Amino acid sequence: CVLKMKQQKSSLNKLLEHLLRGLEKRDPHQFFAWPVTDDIAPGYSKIISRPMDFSTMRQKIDDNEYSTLQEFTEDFRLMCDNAIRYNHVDTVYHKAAKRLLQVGMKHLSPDNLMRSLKPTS
Ligand SMILES: COc1ccc(OC)c(-c2cc(C(C)=O)n3cccnc23)c1
Repeated sequence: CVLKMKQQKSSLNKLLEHLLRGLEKRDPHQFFAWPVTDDIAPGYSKIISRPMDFSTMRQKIDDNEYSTLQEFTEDFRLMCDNAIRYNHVDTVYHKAAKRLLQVGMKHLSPDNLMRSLKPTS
């Protein structure tokens, strides 16, 4: 029923909020905190057709737009891939995106997920 659906969504949202906070900690310079603008990245909107950043992911959690962890993970990967594609390999942004993607996919992997859900004994 709808109420059950709402409850299930809210427990998914709690999990996604927790995961998002963990991922944001790995972006100390906040390069991924906000949408990239054409002012700071010339031609960005012409090159990157599907922009993504942590603030947009947080908004999507609040608007109940994620039905599964998979959809959340896809947005995280999209955000990193955008930076890997737009920025040349020798830039801080390309390097930060590669590192963030590596660390992030480890965090979001099933066995790590179970570890973060289980209370530490
Ligand atoms: C130097 O300080 C900031 C502050 C915020 C940024 O994006 C939200 C960025 C930034 C973030 C990015 C990305 C993620 O591609 N970027 C690309 C080119 C130039 N600047 C950026 C840099």
